[in-house]
Amino acid sequence: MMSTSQDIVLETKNVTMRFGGLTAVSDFNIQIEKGKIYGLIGPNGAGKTTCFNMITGFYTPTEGHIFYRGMDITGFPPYKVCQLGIARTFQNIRLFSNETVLQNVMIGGHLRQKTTWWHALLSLPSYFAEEKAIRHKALELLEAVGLREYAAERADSLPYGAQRRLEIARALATEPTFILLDEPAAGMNPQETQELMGFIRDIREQFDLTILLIEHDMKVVMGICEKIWVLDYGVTIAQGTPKEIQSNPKVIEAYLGEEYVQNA
Ligand SMILES: Nc1ncnc2c1ncn2[C@@H]1O[C@H](COP(=O)(O)OP(=O)(O)OP(=O)(O)O)[C@@H](O)[C@H]1O
Repeated sequence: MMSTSQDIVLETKNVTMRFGGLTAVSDFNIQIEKGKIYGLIGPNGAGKTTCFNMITGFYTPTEGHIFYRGMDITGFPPYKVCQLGIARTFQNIRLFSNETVLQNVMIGGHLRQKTTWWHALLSLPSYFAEEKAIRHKALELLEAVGLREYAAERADSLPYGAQRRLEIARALATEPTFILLDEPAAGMNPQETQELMGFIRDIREQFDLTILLIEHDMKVVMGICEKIWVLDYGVTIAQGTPKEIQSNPKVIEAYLGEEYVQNA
C-alpha cells in the first residue's frame, strides 16, 4: 500500500551540513513512516550522528528542510524539538551518574512540565501535583524497561546494558512519538545485544513509537530495521530493505565488506 503524507513522521529534503570546507552530510533525503524502525548505517565519519544532530536541533542544516509530521522544524532549538515529541539517546551514554535511576527518568519528565520554577517557589499546589505525576510516570517507565527495583540506586551502579535501557527510559519520559537511538548496542555483550533487539521492538509497540537508529552491529540492524539508509562520506549510497542492502554492491564495497557477505 502507498503511504500517505499522514503516515510520514519525519521527512528531510535535500539536507546538507557543511563545517567549513567539509561537507559532512550532502543532500540527505529520508521519509520515515509511522510505526516503523529505520536504520542509518555507514563507515566511521560518514555523517550519521550529524544527521541526528540536525533532526534534533543540535545543528541547523546549511541547506535543506526537515519536516516533522508535516511541520517545518528546520532550525528549531533542541528543547522545542523535544517538546514536539522527538527524543534521542547518545552514542556515549549521557546519564546523570551521581543521581538515582529514578531521578534520571524524572529529568525527562520535567522537560514536559507545564508549571515553572516560580510555581515551585510560591509552593503552588499545581507544582506539587505535577511533581507527583512525573514521579509516578517515571516509576511506571522503570517498570516497563525492567529497572523498577533499581529506582533508588545510583545510575552509575547499573551494568552497562541496563544504563542503556535507563537512557532510553529517560527519553521515553519526554513522551516522544519519534525516537532516535545512537548506537544502542555499542559496548554490549552478545546476550545484552539479543535482549536489546526484543526491547526495542517492545517499546515500539508499547509506546506507539517510530524509531530511527544508528548501529554498527549488523545483526541488530538487519534483524530489526524495516528500512535502511546507507551513508558514505555524507552521501546516501543506498536505501532499502535489509535484504536489498545486504546484496547492494556499493554497500558491500563501502561498508559491509566481502567477508560479511560470505559469513551472512
Ligand atoms: N561540529 C563539527 N565540526 C566540524 N566537523 C564535524 C562536526 N561534527 C562532525 N564533524 C565531521 O563531520 C563528519 C561526519 O561526522 P559524524 O560524527 O556525523 O559521522 P558518523 O557517521 O556519526 O561517524 P561514527 O560512526 O564514527 O560515529 C566527520 O568528518 C566529522 O569529523
